[in-house]
Amino acid sequence: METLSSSSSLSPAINVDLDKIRALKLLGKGATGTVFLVHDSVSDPSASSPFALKLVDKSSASSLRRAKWEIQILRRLSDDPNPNPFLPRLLASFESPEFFAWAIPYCSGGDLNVLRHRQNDGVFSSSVIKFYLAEIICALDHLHSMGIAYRDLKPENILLQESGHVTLTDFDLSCNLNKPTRPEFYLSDPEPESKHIRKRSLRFFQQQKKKTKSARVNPITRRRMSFSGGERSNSFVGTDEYISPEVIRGDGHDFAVDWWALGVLTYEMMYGVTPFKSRSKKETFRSVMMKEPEFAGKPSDLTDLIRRLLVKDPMRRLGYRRGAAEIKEHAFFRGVKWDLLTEVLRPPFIPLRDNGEPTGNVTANGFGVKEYFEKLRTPPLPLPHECSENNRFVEF
Ligand SMILES: Nc1ncnc2c1ncn2[C@@H]1O[C@H](COP(=O)(O)OP(=O)(O)OP(=O)(O)O)[C@@H](O)[C@H]1O
Repeated sequence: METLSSSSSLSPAINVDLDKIRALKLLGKGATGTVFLVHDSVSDPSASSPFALKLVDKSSASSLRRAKWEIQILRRLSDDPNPNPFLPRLLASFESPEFFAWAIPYCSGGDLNVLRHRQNDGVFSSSVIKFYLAEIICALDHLHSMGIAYRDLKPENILLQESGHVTLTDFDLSCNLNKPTRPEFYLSDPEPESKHIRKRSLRFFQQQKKKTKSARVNPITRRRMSFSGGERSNSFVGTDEYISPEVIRGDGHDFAVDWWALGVLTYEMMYGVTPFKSRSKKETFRSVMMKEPEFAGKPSDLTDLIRRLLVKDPMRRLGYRRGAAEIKEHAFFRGVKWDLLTEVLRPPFIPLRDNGEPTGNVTANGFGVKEYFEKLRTPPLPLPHECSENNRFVEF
């Protein structure tokens, strides 16, 4: 087992030997990765806290490419001198002949999809929606300021930390884009404390101008996988119900795809269903392109926000011209103290304490991660009736 790197921010540094590591439980499985809860205090007495370990099988070329990309993004987030509290950091990354693996902080509260299903009627109240949206907008704003379009916003990818605050996860569909060159994107930021950020952005904009460079687990098939590019990307990525009209049209997309997905997410949090879901993928896409979202009940600031985010033309969509600043100014967010989100607002749901210690919902002695994958590869034992059939056959 080769340790690729181990972040110094974690003390003592995580040192994983995938041949020996034992997991306490399986946290989740996606299209590319399998995520385990690991707290190896038995074999490693210095292990200070549990962490999530994501493993990707190297035998699939596309999974491998996506894993390398995700590690790269996580590393950039970790190296950020001004990290965002709603984005994860890379604790360590490892490679074996079979796997790529990396450790990120454990989010004990599960994801927003599971939490929504636990609510009465399967929906969140307006104040709960406001809380989660505010944190998600800050996370997306931060990614966009780094030139990263997230492109996979959905409730399953919004995890809850032990504190009840959110963490976005799963960056394998994200891509690098040049920051917008339209000047208004960097102007009229009403927050006085962001003035220095605006200055930095303007400087960036001027530099850019000098260069005059032109500018659900069901990720759908890609026309062309592209992780980096210009101001727009042409790759066809995302989850059917969250995909934007411009991605379906294939005529290039930019950061506004994340604001579209934010509209779909908000609708789902409010009504318990996504606005364009139809019987088939084809019909869903047709609805995304043609249908206006339907709103039950009285119009409100919340429905107005959704309506403005779900504008089919990305150039007329809320957030296109001035990014997150434009969305933060919407009436729905009146009174939100954007710079004090982690301190002032009390999260609506605080997960029950789970230290990763072997309690009810974890396996007492853990299980070998390597054995887990070996078992998956082993064909299942024949069922008892199949055995007796075979025995009878032998007797003949
Ligand atoms: N840090 C974490 N803490 C707790 N659970 C996590 C963590 N990271 C991931 N998980 C769980 O593991 C699941 C799969 O992780 P992830 O979405 O990163 O895998 P993936 O293969 O990239 O998924 P996708 O198919 O959406 O691309 C998540 O939905 C979540 O339930």
